[in-house]
Amino acid sequence: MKSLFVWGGIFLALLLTVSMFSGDREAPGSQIPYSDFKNRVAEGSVESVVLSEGRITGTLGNDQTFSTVPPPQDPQLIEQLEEAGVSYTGEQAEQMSLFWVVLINSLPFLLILGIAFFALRQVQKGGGAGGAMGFGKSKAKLLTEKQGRVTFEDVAGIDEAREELQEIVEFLKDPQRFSKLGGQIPKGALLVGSPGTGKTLLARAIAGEARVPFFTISGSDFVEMFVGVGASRVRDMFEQAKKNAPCIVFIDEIDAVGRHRGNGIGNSNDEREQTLNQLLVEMDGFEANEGIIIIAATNRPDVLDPALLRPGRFDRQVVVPVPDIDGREKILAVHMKKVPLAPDVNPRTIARGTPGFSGADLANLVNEAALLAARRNKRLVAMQEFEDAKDKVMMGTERKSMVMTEDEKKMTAYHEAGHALVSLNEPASDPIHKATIIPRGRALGMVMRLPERDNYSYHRDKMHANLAVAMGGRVAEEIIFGHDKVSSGASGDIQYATDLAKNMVTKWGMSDKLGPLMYEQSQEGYLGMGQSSRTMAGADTNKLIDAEIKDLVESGLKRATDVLTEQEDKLHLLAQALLEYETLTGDEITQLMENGKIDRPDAPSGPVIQQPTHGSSIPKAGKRFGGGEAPEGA
Ligand SMILES: Nc1ncnc2c1ncn2[C@@H]1O[C@H](COP(=O)(O)OP(=O)(O)OP(=O)(O)O)[C@@H](O)[C@H]1O
Ligand SMILES: [Zn+2]
Repeated sequence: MKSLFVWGGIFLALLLTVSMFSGDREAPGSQIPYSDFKNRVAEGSVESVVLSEGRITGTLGNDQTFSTVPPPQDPQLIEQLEEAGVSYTGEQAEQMSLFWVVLINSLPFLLILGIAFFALRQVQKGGGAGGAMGFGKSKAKLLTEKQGRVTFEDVAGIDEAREELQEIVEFLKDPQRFSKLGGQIPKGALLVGSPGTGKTLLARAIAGEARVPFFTISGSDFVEMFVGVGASRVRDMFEQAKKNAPCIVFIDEIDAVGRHRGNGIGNSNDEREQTLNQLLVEMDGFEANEGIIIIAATNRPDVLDPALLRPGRFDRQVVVPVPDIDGREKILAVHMKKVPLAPDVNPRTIARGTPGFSGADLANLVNEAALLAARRNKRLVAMQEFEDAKDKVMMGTERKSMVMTEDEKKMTAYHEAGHALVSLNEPASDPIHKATIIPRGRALGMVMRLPERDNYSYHRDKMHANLAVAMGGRVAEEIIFGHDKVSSGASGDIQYATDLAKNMVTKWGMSDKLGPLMYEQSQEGYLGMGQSSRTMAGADTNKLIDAEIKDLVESGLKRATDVLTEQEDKLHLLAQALLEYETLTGDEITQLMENGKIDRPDAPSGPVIQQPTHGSSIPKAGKRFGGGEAPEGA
């Protein structure tokens, strides 16, 4: 149970952090309306196009790309393109020959025939264990050292889990000796953790350390439509394991077979229950000193049948956590060994900027960075590549080619500047890592704040700061462009602020009027999944809760408004710098606020930014990580 709390806490922290990361400003695709396209052709801003079935893509004079959907017929198009001097290439669908038409139309039929034939053969071979490739044969894959030996060296940042499993390694190295000494030998261990945290890796490392064979199978491999097949696969798997003992059998996603029995509807469960029963029987059936260790992995221990967790089965549970900042640094180090690094690469900084990343995410990050370096014809992977790869992994690919109008860009710049400036003025806020108006994923821009360390709980002052920062974007839009011009781009900010305020009132006891009571209960809330619903609140209380939530968000709005009206000159300064540079680091923002300009070696001239007329002091301590983005375009 304790682990549930830990996971819940971690999840919550991630939620808070990650939700601030994700930009809210929604972007129009690079898709433009057909009429717009025609206008651009007429005004000569289109350079070249490719015409294909139902779609036209092309580039504009400034290298931006776009696509548009033409109407079924536009007889004037070619003429117009020629007139405007637009180069065009076409892909005309060829007339299909009759042979292909017939073949394609009969494909489904042939497919069904094939499947029926295959199934028949399998049934003839008998569903039980035995016959080569029979349905009942376990699909377990055997990995030996030929596939590469994994050791504890390859597993970083999860030392506690490693230590807990060390004993299993000792046992596998010499089962007899171990049992003579009277050691309590586990039969199975359950690794519990989110996807990508290294559960498979850890299990393989145990096998690698002990130099024993490693069988791997996924829980879903046992699940078949035909009753009895799963059970016979389980039998077969244990037979194989016994022949190869000492060895490790790794069952990934055990929840696919191990779900609580008898809470489903429909008979599709019969098969699963049989499979699970067989697994239980087999686990009871071998002696602990036979040298077989079953390691299973899941991220939903709460749904497992309690029978699986009883002594003599998976009685040992090992939590494999999402790595913290130090863990991330070590995992990065493991994977960075495989690529040539430039001297400027600082794993600590990367670790700081990747809260919530799993081991798999980090491995992916290093890989992406190496790919980027290769694409840029560099011999070494530098910090720049890691930064770009991080942004890519975190937020989807940068879309520089997206067509954003000047107005949208300006709106975005002020929106982001609003978030950033409020963040600077809230002492409890994390430091700004960077602010950008380059669109990525679905966000038009964003302000990222970096916690100095991983946060697993937040204080009230930080929550109030976050509410104000979230409102900063919308407030800035309103101050600069007026009440009627504010955009829908703040919807992500509003959602974030509302959720935060709601949790403060209904879960975290942070409303003085409502007191420290739990008004909201999560159902099946493991890892924060599942819904929550209000409990124990009568109609009056409900009204009060809603009013408190509104008050909290509005107090954030007021704090943001106060800061931004008072420091409007700084808002202009920051927004102009964003328009000029598109991305500013936290240091550059501080510099800008203090000196009114930015020193950038690669900038041709200093930015054309006027000195602020008066300077209000910006607290240097606590800043942080911020929210959102700007207005929705198009
Ligand atoms: N602690 C770690 N140290 C080093 N590398 C790691 C770590 N965790 C994950 N990785 C990297 O991520 C990859 C995927 O991890 P792995 O498959 O073990 O995760 P998992 O927890 O089994 O995920 P899933 O639940 O999705 O199966 C590994 O092959 C490894 O490259
Ligand atoms: Zn925003």
